[in-house]
Amino acid sequence: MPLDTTAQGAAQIEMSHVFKRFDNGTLALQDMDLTIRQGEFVSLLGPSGCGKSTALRMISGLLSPSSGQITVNGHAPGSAGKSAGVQGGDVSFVFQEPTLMPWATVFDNVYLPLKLRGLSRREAEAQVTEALEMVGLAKFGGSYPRELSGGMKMRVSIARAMVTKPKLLLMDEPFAALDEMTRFKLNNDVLNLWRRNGLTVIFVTHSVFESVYLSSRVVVMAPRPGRVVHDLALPDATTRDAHYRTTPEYAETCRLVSDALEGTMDDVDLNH
Ligand SMILES: Nc1ncnc2c1ncn2[C@@H]1O[C@H](COP(=O)(O)OP(=O)(O)OP(=O)(O)O)[C@@H](O)[C@H]1O
Repeated sequence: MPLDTTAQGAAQIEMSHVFKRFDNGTLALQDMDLTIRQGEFVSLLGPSGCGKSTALRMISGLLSPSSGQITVNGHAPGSAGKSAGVQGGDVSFVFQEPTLMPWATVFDNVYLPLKLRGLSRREAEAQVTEALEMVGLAKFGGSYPRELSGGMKMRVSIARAMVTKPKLLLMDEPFAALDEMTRFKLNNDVLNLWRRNGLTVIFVTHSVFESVYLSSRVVVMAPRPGRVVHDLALPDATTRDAHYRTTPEYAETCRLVSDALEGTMDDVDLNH
């Protein structure tokens, strides 16, 4: 499948000859080149230890490369709004754990990034309400995290990421800890957010099925050292719905991506 980037927007993220070696000597990423254009939904797919999270953390500015260049919207990663923690201005990050403040209501959890930017509760109210509506939690603003299911907590975490209206959403295995039905539901929520808000999404996952369902492009990575081995453009992602999972096209694309992934497993030892 040739990668057709002509229909996409401007380059938003550029990684050029990026290497990351940790202090203990592990070469987590070797010579990674990646260009992501505005509006793409890109999954980073690969076995444990292939450097998916490392790549995402470098794009967010949480980690620096050992060598090579990364730019996000033409600037060094994380250079805008770094004080906002997980919410870096134009860029938001959703982790595997929802990381909510247990003592604060859902409203206050979602308000946090705006509070850190100096907005009063009153000034932030409309934006927080809109973000909660986006994820179907408008009625739960007064609830506490302990009163919510795992899927609802993750939706709060997504609302918190969306409240700053980011242009780029980075998601590190956000649904790995959830049951399959909740995961399917949240996959649809994320697809809808992506379509409606003109976002760019980079989504880290181990799951072939999830990557094919969500993405306009799947970047397959291999470990030791972590590197990109395939870059696959997928059929139109803008019209997918739950029915897509039952189509022959979905099955065929999963098979293609699975074959690409299997090639990376040849020398993986499972004690990793
Ligand atoms: N802070 C660190 N110090 C040393 N080594 C690290 C550190 N973080 C990650 N590594 C190593 O770098 C490699 C890539 O790790 P990374 O977490 O990016 O992989 P991954 O593909 O996201 O894995 P997983 O799917 O298991 O989360 C691994 O070998 C890991 O052990």
